Amino acid sequence: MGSKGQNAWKLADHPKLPKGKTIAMVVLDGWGEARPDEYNCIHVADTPTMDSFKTTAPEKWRLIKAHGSAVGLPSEDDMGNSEVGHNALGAGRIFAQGAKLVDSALASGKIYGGEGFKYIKQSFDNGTLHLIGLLSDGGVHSRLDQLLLLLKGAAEQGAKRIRVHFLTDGRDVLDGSSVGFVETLEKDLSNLREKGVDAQIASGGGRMYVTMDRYENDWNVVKRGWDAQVLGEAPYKFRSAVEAVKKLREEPKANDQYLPPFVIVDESGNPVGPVKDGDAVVTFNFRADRMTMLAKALEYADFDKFDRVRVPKIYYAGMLQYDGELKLPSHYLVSPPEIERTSGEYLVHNGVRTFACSETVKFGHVTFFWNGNRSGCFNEEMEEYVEIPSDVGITFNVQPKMKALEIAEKARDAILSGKFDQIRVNLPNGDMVGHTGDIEATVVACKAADEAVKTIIDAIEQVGGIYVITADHGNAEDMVKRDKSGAPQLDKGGKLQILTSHTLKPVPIAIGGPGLKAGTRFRNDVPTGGLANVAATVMNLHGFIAPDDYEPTLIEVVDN
Ligand SMILES: O=C(O)[C@H](O)COP(=O)(O)O
Ligand SMILES: [Mn+2]
Ligand SMILES: [Mn+2]
Repeated sequence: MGSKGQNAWKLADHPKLPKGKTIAMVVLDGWGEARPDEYNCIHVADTPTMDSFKTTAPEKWRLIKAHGSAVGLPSEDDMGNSEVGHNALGAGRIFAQGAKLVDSALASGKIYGGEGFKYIKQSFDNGTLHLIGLLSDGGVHSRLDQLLLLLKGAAEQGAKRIRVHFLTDGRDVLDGSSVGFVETLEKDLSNLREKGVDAQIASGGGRMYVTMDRYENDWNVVKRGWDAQVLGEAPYKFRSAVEAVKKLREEPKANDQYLPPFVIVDESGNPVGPVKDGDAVVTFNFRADRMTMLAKALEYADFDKFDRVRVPKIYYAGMLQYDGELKLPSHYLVSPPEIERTSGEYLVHNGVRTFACSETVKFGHVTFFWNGNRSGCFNEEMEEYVEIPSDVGITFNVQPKMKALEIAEKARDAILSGKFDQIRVNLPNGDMVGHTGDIEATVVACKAADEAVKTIIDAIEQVGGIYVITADHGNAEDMVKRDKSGAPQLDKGGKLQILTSHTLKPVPIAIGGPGLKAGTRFRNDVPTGGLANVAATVMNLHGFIAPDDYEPTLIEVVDN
């Protein structure tokens, strides 16, 4: 529990809305609203339940913003993502997020005066500085321009030997764009070499196959990265990283997300950058979920998830601290946003019993991100968090229904049990299958998510409850890159450019159910409402008024 006294947590009663209603809070991951054409998988799919919200009760359906400044990102060109989306949904306020905090720490130079940088600097005289992270301008987990500034800054601060271990993207950016990013990085590293810094790329691999697993779905992914980055061992060896990426895209014909791990070797065939005693390591992603596992491997003395073989004594810092509860990692270059007093914490203090569920790949979204990047429950007696194991070792276009049905059934059982006031789930399909770029599979995914929503609202119907259905950002509603006029873009070879990433689109929110008091509807005086307005809305539906500093509620109750 937080350190505030019990009274400070007490929420005022809502003057019109009753307490004690069972509320289903459903987040469809990657479900935005866009033009209805053949590349809009939600439109193409059979989604009668989601469609009915929009068409049958327009005063209980609206769109809300899910990208850019509405979720604390640096610019309106920044698409939304799960971290910032669920942070905003759960916290009810907009916090300057990692991307923005790192931008300002780099711009002001404050990053170099911080505790984290001073810590890694101890390696500069005799050791190597290793930078590990996602190489793209996607702005979801990391940004290339930030890496380049950090490289330059570290050299100015005295780093003499630098090794970069990159993960290729193709998920938050177009597939194939990795080659250009590696070329840009190589140019900057060669500038540093001209200035006398021994700076090189040391290893690489595709983010979904190497290093960037999340929520402990598959430790093999992290192990592959460890072997290449720390031990200097990988199935593929190259003299140049550009060559590595180009060749591996041809044979074994991997895409950017799934490139196999490789190491860069010198003329004698030795890896140029294994991690050794006395070196420093910085994981330069600002986003937590896909760095936490590696952070544990790098930091924990006691570690049994895979055989690390050799555990060098290093100075390790994260770009941010990734987990505030675990204090992981203990050293970091930039302080993370302090997302405190989240709606989940308020609600348990006010007697709301909560059930949260998703499958592994999104489990932390409705728990960890929802609760302000904090592991675990606030109160184990009042909360139950259930994780359904995700399939491992497949791309989700192969199983586009994922665990939607299982999640819906767990939610249904929790609703019918009468043990919970809030049942919160994330349905991953639109997002996880959307990221594969497989349009046909994404259509199947959207249908499965819609069916899951139906199961949940049927249960709400039975108990006289309320549902709130929304999404964290767009993805499945637009699967092609478009030009300014909105027309699909073709690549040089005349092929459609598939969009695997999220979008800038708004997302729907629908409220309803037999427990919704008559006269409850969306206000029309918050036209710019976004994800951060949802927490106050849900607090109202639980019978409370949100704290003053929360973004305003989206609903009002009019007397009939
Ligand atoms: O990590 C990922 O899978 C993508 O980069 C972003 O997707 P998410 O924000 O929906 O998790
Ligand atoms: Mn998401
Ligand atoms: Mn996503």
